Amino acid sequence: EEQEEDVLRELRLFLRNITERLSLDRRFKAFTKPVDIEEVPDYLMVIKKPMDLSTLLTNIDQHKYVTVGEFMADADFIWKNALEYNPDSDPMDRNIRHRACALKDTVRAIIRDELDEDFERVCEEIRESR
Ligand SMILES: CC(=O)c1csc(NC(=O)C2C[NH2+]C2)n1
Repeated sequence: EEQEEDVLRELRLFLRNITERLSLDRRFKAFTKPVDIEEVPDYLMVIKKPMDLSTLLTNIDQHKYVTVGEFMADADFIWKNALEYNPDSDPMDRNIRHRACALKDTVRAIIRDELDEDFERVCEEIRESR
């Protein structure tokens, strides 16, 4: 009903705000757009579910997420994929793994600091009712 749509509208505003703040952080530049398969042809052989910050924004606008937990599951693919695709000890790999870990910690810190648990519980009730 209307109250539920008000909750989901507020969820989308919260998720867009987080995603836009991450996209502005220079540490996360490598995560802002899908990996260019022409530049990195073997990427899709290694990574089964590519994800990036611009795709998160598109998903938000397409009403894909009804809870913060669903959003976090997709956001986690961004850093998990980077750790998987960049396992070596060479400086490039280590640098992107460092940024991937910073992304993971930053998402969790924002949500711990800014998400009201009661709001997420209301979102989960809406999800279960659908
Ligand atoms: C987004 C992401 O994880 C990514 C983009 S390029 C890259 N890795 C490299 O270009 C090479 C350094 N060792 C492979 N990883």
